[in-house]
Amino acid sequence: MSSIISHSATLRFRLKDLDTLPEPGRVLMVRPTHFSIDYVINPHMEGQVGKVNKEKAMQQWEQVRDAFAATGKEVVELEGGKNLPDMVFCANQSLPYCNPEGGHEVIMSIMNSPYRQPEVPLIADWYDQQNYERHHLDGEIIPIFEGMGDAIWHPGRRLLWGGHGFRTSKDAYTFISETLNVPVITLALHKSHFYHLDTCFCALNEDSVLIYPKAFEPEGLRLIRSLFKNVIEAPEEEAMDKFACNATCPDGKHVIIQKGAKQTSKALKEAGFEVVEVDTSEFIKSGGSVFCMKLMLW
Ligand SMILES: NC(=O)NCCC[C@H](N)C(=O)O
Repeated sequence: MSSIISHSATLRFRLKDLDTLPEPGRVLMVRPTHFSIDYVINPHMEGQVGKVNKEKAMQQWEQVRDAFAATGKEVVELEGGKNLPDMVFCANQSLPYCNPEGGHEVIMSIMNSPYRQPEVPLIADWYDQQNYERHHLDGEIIPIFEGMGDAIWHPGRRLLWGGHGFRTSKDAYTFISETLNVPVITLALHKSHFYHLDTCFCALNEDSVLIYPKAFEPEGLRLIRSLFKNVIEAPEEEAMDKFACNATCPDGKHVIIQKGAKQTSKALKEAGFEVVEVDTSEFIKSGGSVFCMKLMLW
Protein backbone atom coordinates (compact mmCIF):
# COMPACT_ATOMS: atom_id res chain seq x y z
CA MET A 1 0.00 0.00 0.00
CA SER A 2 1.83 3.09 -1.18
CA SER A 3 0.60 6.53 -0.11
CA ILE A 4 1.85 9.79 1.35
CA ILE A 5 0.04 11.16 4.39
CA SER A 6 0.81 14.72 5.43
CA HIS A 7 -2.46 15.64 7.18
CA SER A 8 -4.39 13.79 9.85
CA ALA A 9 -7.60 14.36 7.82
CA THR A 10 -6.22 12.02 5.13
CA LEU A 11 -5.15 9.28 7.54
CA ARG A 12 -7.40 6.40 6.52
CA PHE A 13 -5.90 3.41 8.35
CA ARG A 14 -5.25 2.20 11.85
CA LEU A 15 -2.00 0.53 12.79
CA LYS A 16 -3.56 -2.88 13.02
CA ASP A 17 -4.70 -2.57 9.38
CA LEU A 18 -1.03 -2.56 8.32
CA ASP A 19 1.07 -5.69 7.77
CA THR A 20 3.59 -6.57 10.43
CA LEU A 21 7.30 -5.85 10.06
CA PRO A 22 9.82 -8.17 11.75
CA GLU A 23 12.17 -6.74 14.39
CA PRO A 24 15.64 -6.10 12.95
CA GLY A 25 18.20 -8.58 14.27
CA ARG A 26 21.38 -6.80 13.26
CA VAL A 27 23.03 -3.48 14.03
CA LEU A 28 25.55 -1.89 11.68
CA MET A 29 28.15 0.41 13.24
CA VAL A 30 31.05 2.27 11.62
CA ARG A 31 34.18 2.46 13.76
CA PRO A 32 35.15 6.06 14.67
CA THR A 33 38.80 5.65 13.56
CA HIS A 34 38.50 8.78 11.39
CA PHE A 35 35.85 10.62 13.44
CA SER A 36 36.58 14.30 13.99
CA ILE A 37 34.95 17.68 13.53
CA ASP A 38 36.55 19.32 10.50
CA TYR A 39 33.65 21.49 9.26
CA VAL A 40 30.29 22.90 10.42
CA ILE A 41 27.13 21.55 8.75
CA ASN A 42 24.69 21.76 11.69
CA PRO A 43 24.31 24.19 14.61
CA HIS A 44 25.67 21.71 17.18
CA MET A 45 29.06 21.69 15.39
CA GLU A 46 29.58 25.44 15.78
CA GLY A 47 32.68 26.12 17.89
CA GLN A 48 33.59 22.41 17.93
CA VAL A 49 36.01 22.15 14.99
CA GLY A 50 39.13 20.27 16.12
CA LYS A 51 37.67 19.61 19.59
CA VAL A 52 37.04 15.83 19.49
CA ASN A 53 38.97 13.76 22.02
CA LYS A 54 39.61 10.75 19.77
CA GLU A 55 40.56 8.31 22.50
CA LYS A 56 37.44 9.20 24.49
CA ALA A 57 35.31 8.94 21.33
CA MET A 58 36.59 5.40 20.69
CA GLN A 59 35.80 4.35 24.29
CA GLN A 60 32.31 5.87 24.06
CA TRP A 61 31.66 4.18 20.73
CA GLU A 62 32.69 0.80 22.19
CA GLN A 63 30.30 1.35 25.09
CA VAL A 64 27.43 2.00 22.65
CA ARG A 65 28.39 -1.10 20.63
CA ASP A 66 28.45 -3.22 23.79
CA ALA A 67 25.05 -1.88 24.86
CA PHE A 68 23.52 -3.03 21.56
CA ALA A 69 25.25 -6.41 21.80
CA ALA A 70 23.88 -6.84 25.36
CA THR A 71 20.33 -6.67 23.98
CA GLY A 72 21.10 -9.80 21.93
CA LYS A 73 21.52 -8.05 18.56
CA GLU A 74 24.34 -9.01 16.22
CA VAL A 75 26.62 -6.00 15.82
CA VAL A 76 28.36 -5.70 12.44
CA GLU A 77 31.39 -3.39 12.48
CA LEU A 78 32.68 -1.52 9.44
CA GLU A 79 35.83 0.58 9.17
CA GLY A 80 35.14 4.25 8.33
CA GLY A 81 36.64 5.90 5.26
CA LYS A 82 39.70 8.10 5.56
CA ASN A 83 38.83 11.82 5.39
CA LEU A 84 35.17 11.02 6.10
CA PRO A 85 34.87 12.27 9.68
CA ASP A 86 31.06 11.89 9.82
CA MET A 87 30.82 8.36 8.40
CA VAL A 88 30.49 7.04 11.96
CA PHE A 89 26.90 8.36 11.81
CA CYS A 90 25.78 5.38 9.78
CA ALA A 91 22.04 5.99 10.21
CA ASN A 92 22.39 8.52 7.42
CA GLN A 93 23.68 6.88 4.24
CA SER A 94 20.77 4.51 3.65
CA LEU A 95 17.30 3.22 4.51
CA PRO A 96 17.20 -0.61 4.67
CA TYR A 97 13.98 -2.64 4.43
CA CYS A 98 12.88 -6.26 4.73
CA ASN A 99 10.02 -6.81 2.26
CA PRO A 100 7.03 -9.11 2.92
CA GLU A 101 8.76 -11.95 1.03
CA GLY A 102 11.76 -11.64 3.36
CA GLY A 103 13.89 -9.99 0.63
CA HIS A 104 16.35 -7.27 1.60
CA GLU A 105 16.11 -3.89 -0.11
CA VAL A 106 17.75 -0.54 0.51
CA ILE A 107 17.24 3.06 -0.60
CA MET A 108 20.61 4.82 -0.82
CA SER A 109 20.89 8.43 0.37
CA ILE A 110 21.81 11.61 -1.44
CA MET A 111 23.64 13.49 1.31
CA ASN A 112 23.04 17.21 1.66
CA SER A 113 26.67 18.12 2.35
CA PRO A 114 29.37 17.46 -0.30
CA TYR A 115 31.64 16.55 2.66
CA ARG A 116 29.45 13.52 3.36
CA GLN A 117 28.53 12.42 -0.17
CA PRO A 118 31.52 10.04 -0.62
CA GLU A 119 30.26 7.98 2.36
CA VAL A 120 27.34 6.62 0.32
CA PRO A 121 29.23 4.49 -2.26
CA LEU A 122 31.26 2.89 0.55
CA ILE A 123 28.08 1.80 2.32
CA ALA A 124 26.57 0.73 -1.04
CA ASP A 125 29.55 -1.62 -1.54
CA TRP A 126 28.79 -3.21 1.82
CA TYR A 127 25.13 -3.73 0.85
CA ASP A 128 26.26 -5.43 -2.38
CA GLN A 129 28.24 -7.95 -0.33
CA GLN A 130 25.06 -8.58 1.72
CA ASN A 131 22.93 -9.17 -1.42
CA TYR A 132 20.60 -6.26 -0.75
CA GLU A 133 18.62 -4.96 -3.73
CA ARG A 134 19.74 -1.34 -4.04
CA HIS A 135 17.47 1.52 -5.09
CA HIS A 136 18.65 5.02 -5.96
CA LEU A 137 16.69 8.26 -6.01
CA ASP A 138 16.92 10.37 -9.16
CA GLY A 139 19.19 13.22 -8.07
CA GLU A 140 17.85 15.41 -10.90
CA ILE A 141 14.40 15.39 -9.29
CA ILE A 142 15.12 14.75 -5.61
CA PRO A 143 18.12 16.71 -4.37
CA ILE A 144 18.50 15.28 -0.86
CA PHE A 145 17.62 12.29 1.31
CA GLU A 146 19.54 11.30 4.44
CA GLY A 147 18.39 7.75 5.10
CA MET A 148 17.39 6.79 8.62
CA GLY A 149 18.37 10.21 9.91
CA ASP A 150 14.96 11.25 8.56
CA ALA A 151 13.13 8.04 7.58
CA ILE A 152 12.16 5.88 10.55
CA TRP A 153 10.23 2.58 10.49
CA HIS A 154 7.25 2.24 12.79
CA PRO A 155 8.25 -0.65 15.09
CA GLY A 156 6.46 -3.81 14.02
CA ARG A 157 4.44 -2.31 11.15
CA ARG A 158 5.07 -1.61 7.47
CA LEU A 159 4.81 2.15 7.88
CA LEU A 160 7.49 4.78 7.46
CA TRP A 161 7.73 8.14 9.27
CA GLY A 162 9.46 10.66 7.04
CA GLY A 163 10.99 13.88 8.32
CA HIS A 164 11.83 16.63 5.83
CA GLY A 165 12.96 20.24 5.69
CA PHE A 166 16.69 20.36 6.35
CA ARG A 167 18.36 17.18 5.06
CA THR A 168 15.61 15.44 3.07
CA SER A 169 13.25 16.75 0.38
CA LYS A 170 9.63 15.82 0.92
CA ASP A 171 9.44 14.49 -2.67
CA ALA A 172 11.85 11.69 -1.75
CA TYR A 173 9.00 9.96 0.03
CA THR A 174 6.87 9.60 -3.13
CA PHE A 175 9.63 7.48 -4.70
CA ILE A 176 10.25 5.56 -1.46
CA SER A 177 6.55 4.86 -0.89
CA GLU A 178 6.12 3.56 -4.45
CA THR A 179 9.38 1.61 -4.54
CA LEU A 180 8.90 -0.18 -1.21
CA ASN A 181 5.08 -0.21 -1.44
CA VAL A 182 4.59 1.26 2.04
CA PRO A 183 2.64 4.27 3.32
CA VAL A 184 4.75 7.20 4.49
CA ILE A 185 3.65 9.78 7.05
CA THR A 186 5.57 12.97 6.44
CA LEU A 187 6.59 15.31 9.25
CA ALA A 188 7.89 18.82 8.55
CA LEU A 189 10.87 19.92 10.67
CA HIS A 190 11.42 23.60 11.29
CA LYS A 191 14.02 24.05 14.05
CA SER A 192 17.62 23.94 12.87
CA HIS A 193 18.95 22.18 15.99
CA PHE A 194 16.50 19.38 15.20
CA TYR A 195 17.58 18.99 11.59
CA HIS A 196 16.92 15.23 11.30
CA LEU A 197 13.77 13.42 12.42
CA ASP A 198 15.94 11.21 14.66
CA THR A 199 16.89 14.25 16.76
CA CYS A 200 13.28 14.75 17.91
CA PHE A 201 11.39 11.45 17.33
CA CYS A 202 12.26 8.03 18.73
CA ALA A 203 9.79 5.23 17.96
CA LEU A 204 10.12 2.91 20.97
CA ASN A 205 7.61 0.16 20.23
CA GLU A 206 4.37 -0.19 18.30
CA ASP A 207 2.45 1.97 20.79
CA SER A 208 5.07 4.32 22.20
CA VAL A 209 7.17 7.17 20.93
CA LEU A 210 9.54 9.68 22.55
CA ILE A 211 9.44 13.17 20.99
CA TYR A 212 10.50 16.76 21.43
CA PRO A 213 7.14 18.36 20.54
CA LYS A 214 8.34 21.86 19.62
CA ALA A 215 10.34 20.43 16.70
CA PHE A 216 7.05 19.68 14.90
CA GLU A 217 4.22 21.67 13.32
CA PRO A 218 0.75 21.18 14.90
CA GLU A 219 -0.28 18.92 12.01
CA GLY A 220 2.75 16.68 12.55
CA LEU A 221 1.93 16.40 16.25
CA ARG A 222 -1.65 15.44 15.36
CA LEU A 223 -0.37 12.63 13.12
CA ILE A 224 2.01 11.35 15.80
CA ARG A 225 -0.74 11.38 18.42
CA SER A 226 -3.14 9.64 16.03
CA LEU A 227 -0.96 6.55 15.69
CA PHE A 228 0.97 6.23 18.96
CA LYS A 229 -1.06 5.58 22.12
CA ASN A 230 1.79 6.66 24.41
CA VAL A 231 3.64 9.85 23.55
CA ILE A 232 6.51 10.60 25.92
CA GLU A 233 7.84 14.15 25.74
CA ALA A 234 11.45 15.15 26.36
CA PRO A 235 12.04 18.58 27.91
CA GLU A 236 13.86 21.14 25.76
CA GLU A 237 17.24 21.09 27.54
CA GLU A 238 17.43 17.29 27.43
CA ALA A 239 16.38 17.13 23.78
CA MET A 240 18.84 19.87 22.84
CA ASP A 241 21.91 19.21 25.01
CA LYS A 242 21.58 15.48 25.81
CA PHE A 243 20.07 14.40 22.49
CA ALA A 244 17.45 12.56 24.56
CA CYS A 245 15.26 11.76 21.52
CA ASN A 246 18.24 10.32 19.64
CA ALA A 247 17.91 7.20 21.77
CA THR A 248 17.23 3.72 20.38
CA CYS A 249 14.94 0.95 21.56
CA PRO A 250 16.27 -2.07 19.62
CA ASP A 251 13.95 -4.68 21.12
CA GLY A 252 10.83 -2.88 22.35
CA LYS A 253 12.12 -3.05 25.91
CA HIS A 254 15.59 -1.52 26.45
CA VAL A 255 16.17 2.14 25.61
CA ILE A 256 19.81 3.05 24.99
CA ILE A 257 20.11 6.78 25.69
CA GLN A 258 22.66 9.47 26.46
CA LYS A 259 23.31 9.64 30.19
CA GLY A 260 22.02 12.58 32.19
CA ALA A 261 18.65 13.02 30.45
CA LYS A 262 17.06 12.66 33.87
CA GLN A 263 13.43 13.57 33.26
CA THR A 264 13.29 11.62 30.01
CA SER A 265 14.82 8.53 31.62
CA LYS A 266 12.35 8.79 34.51
CA ALA A 267 9.42 9.01 32.10
CA LEU A 268 10.74 6.02 30.12
CA LYS A 269 11.05 3.95 33.30
CA GLU A 270 7.55 4.92 34.37
CA ALA A 271 6.31 3.74 30.97
CA GLY A 272 7.89 0.34 31.64
CA PHE A 273 11.13 0.60 29.63
CA GLU A 274 14.58 -0.45 30.88
CA VAL A 275 16.90 2.51 30.50
CA VAL A 276 20.51 1.82 29.47
CA GLU A 277 22.62 4.96 29.84
CA VAL A 278 25.71 5.52 27.71
CA ASP A 279 27.99 8.54 27.26
CA THR A 280 28.14 9.91 23.71
CA SER A 281 29.37 13.41 24.59
CA GLU A 282 32.11 13.44 21.92
CA PHE A 283 29.54 12.61 19.22
CA ILE A 284 27.00 15.13 20.50
CA LYS A 285 29.59 17.82 19.63
CA SER A 286 29.01 16.79 16.01
CA GLY A 287 25.21 16.72 16.31
CA GLY A 288 24.60 13.01 16.85
CA SER A 289 24.13 10.41 19.57
CA VAL A 290 23.00 6.78 19.92
CA PHE A 291 20.44 6.61 17.12
CA CYS A 292 22.73 8.12 14.48
CA MET A 293 25.69 5.95 15.45
CA LYS A 294 24.05 2.77 14.21
CA LEU A 295 21.71 1.33 11.60
CA MET A 296 19.23 -1.39 12.50
CA LEU A 297 18.90 -3.94 9.73
CA TRP A 298 17.69 -7.41 8.89
N1 LIG B 1 21.20 12.91 13.40
C1 LIG B 1 21.80 11.98 12.66
O1 LIG B 1 21.13 11.07 12.16
N2 LIG B 1 23.12 12.03 12.39
C2 LIG B 1 24.09 12.88 12.91
C3 LIG B 1 24.90 13.50 11.82
C4 LIG B 1 25.95 14.46 12.35
C5 LIG B 1 26.80 15.06 11.26
N3 LIG B 1 27.80 15.92 11.84
C6 LIG B 1 25.97 15.83 10.27
O2 LIG B 1 25.68 17.00 10.52
O3 LIG B 1 25.60 15.28 9.23
